Amino acid sequence: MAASLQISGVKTAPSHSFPKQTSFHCRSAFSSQLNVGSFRSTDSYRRLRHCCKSREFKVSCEGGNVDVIERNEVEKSTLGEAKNELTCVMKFGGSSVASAERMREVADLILSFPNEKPVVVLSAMGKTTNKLLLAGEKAVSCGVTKVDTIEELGFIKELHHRTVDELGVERWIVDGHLEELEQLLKGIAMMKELTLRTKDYIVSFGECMSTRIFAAYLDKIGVKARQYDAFEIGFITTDDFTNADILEATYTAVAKRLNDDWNSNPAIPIVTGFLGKGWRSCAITTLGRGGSDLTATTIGKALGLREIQVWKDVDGVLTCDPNIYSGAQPVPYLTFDEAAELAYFGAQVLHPQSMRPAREGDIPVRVKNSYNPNAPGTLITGNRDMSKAVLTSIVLKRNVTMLDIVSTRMLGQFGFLAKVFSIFEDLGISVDVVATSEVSISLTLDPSKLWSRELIQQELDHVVEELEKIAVVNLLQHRSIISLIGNVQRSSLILEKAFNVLRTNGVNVQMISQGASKVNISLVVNDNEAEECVRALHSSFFESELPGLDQCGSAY
Ligand SMILES: Nc1ncnc2c1ncn2[C@@H]1O[C@H](COP(=O)(O)OP(=O)(O)O)[C@@H](O)[C@H]1O
Ligand SMILES: N[C@@H](CC(=O)OP(=O)(O)O)C(=O)O
Repeated sequence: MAASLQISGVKTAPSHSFPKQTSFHCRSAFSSQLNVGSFRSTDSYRRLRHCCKSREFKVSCEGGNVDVIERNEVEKSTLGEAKNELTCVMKFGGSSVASAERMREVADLILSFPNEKPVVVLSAMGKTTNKLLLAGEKAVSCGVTKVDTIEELGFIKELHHRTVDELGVERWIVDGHLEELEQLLKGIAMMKELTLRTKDYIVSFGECMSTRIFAAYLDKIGVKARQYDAFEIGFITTDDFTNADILEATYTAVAKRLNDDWNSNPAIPIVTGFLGKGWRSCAITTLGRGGSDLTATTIGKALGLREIQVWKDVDGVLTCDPNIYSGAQPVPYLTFDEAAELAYFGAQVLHPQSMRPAREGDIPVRVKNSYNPNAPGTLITGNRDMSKAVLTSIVLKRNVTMLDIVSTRMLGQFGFLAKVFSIFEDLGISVDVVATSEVSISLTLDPSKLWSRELIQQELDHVVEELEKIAVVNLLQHRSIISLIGNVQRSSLILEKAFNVLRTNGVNVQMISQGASKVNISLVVNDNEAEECVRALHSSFFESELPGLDQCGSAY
């Protein structure tokens, strides 16, 4: 039976583009509502096509009109063509590929989705990145002749050899990299220095080896796979070693390379997470710790894929860090804004920048557990029903430095805030949380963002010295930011409950900021009280049976 479908919100559109922020609600003749969401600009057309494709509809945009046709109406040839496109990204973190057994399970997991044509993104095996960094640090002082005795080097060699042996693939797949790694460590030992650029080069061996092993294993079991080093296929970044940003040119370059290869000779792409190539230096860069999530979302946006899956060792994004409280519960739905805020304010589960490409491409991100694939996980999208949402998750960021800055001038002086922020801009320091009055300002400094390095005492002293030219400054260290991620429209309820808990626990909040964020209220407390506060808040918000406190809401 022919289906007539309507798209509300679209009248006519110029070929392959839609009005800004158009909402599409596709409805079939049988009235089964298909809620595709809202899309922007030219990318949107691809997204709409993908959403409909997965639900057995075809979309075309000819002569300014948008047509949605039920798939059984579509000629077979078009269907075949569409079915062959890459469909989603599946990213597996270090914990998911920590051993040969885990790699086998991950391969089975990928193959358990026969309808997917995934781009696979992998991190380094287990704790390899940490071991590589430690090996580099030890090489600085151990002397060239002692490099082969560095414990971490031995560990890395043994882990990768054991893995290839157990998977039954050839050792030469990793031997070249292991030899080069040892040479590099000898170079570091000779120079007695480890630059940020060299650190990025060292850690790149982890992802370069895990992807080669996995691709070889897939080939061995009869699944065509092709390994890619991200820095060779168009991941162009700034030259901020250890914390590089992805540049715009990446999207077209990566899409062209992966699509061209796929179209000419289909094989599952296995791409190194975390790595890029500096646009000036042409050297290997890294995207900051946990950066493989960002690699995955960048590929998702570049190819306009239907979904980005990030497979972890937890049942999704949880109501708080399970290392602080083991009773943390999975959060079923999040918006990109909530997830970004959560990651920025310290939840290790997602890379802080990783939501940006997904949001820009409007591509859903699913956080899943590779150890428990049947668990529903967390679905992150542009919108969700917030009408019942109160609190979604509690996040802790430790070891934060706070500054209380009081103007030495009188009330009514303009330009005070501008001067304060220009000092931070000049020193390249990023500010997290801010609360202001006309003559005073309290703020926290991001501990990891001073030209990509840790904020060190000497630099803090310099900030204070500069600020003291215009203000009285009080430097407060060993503070923590507790971020309450949720529906800030219900801030009175959240704050009432939170302060009740904190008062009962005798905790004094030193700063509070709701800021411009619509999803986050931040509280600053002493480091040594912070974990207990999180546990108490968790118990009050997520474990008490108050009516009307549906913390999670439902999907849009
Ligand atoms: N709110 C949170 N939700 C889920 N996991 C969290 C949260 N906060 C911290 N974590 C930690 O993040 C870990 C998963 O992130 P990560 O180690 O980067 O995964 P992967 O290496 O598999 O990509 C979990 O094992 C958990 O300990
Ligand atoms: N291996 C890198 C990149 C990464 O994203 O790892 P993971 O996915 O295991 O967090 C790191 O440890 O930072």
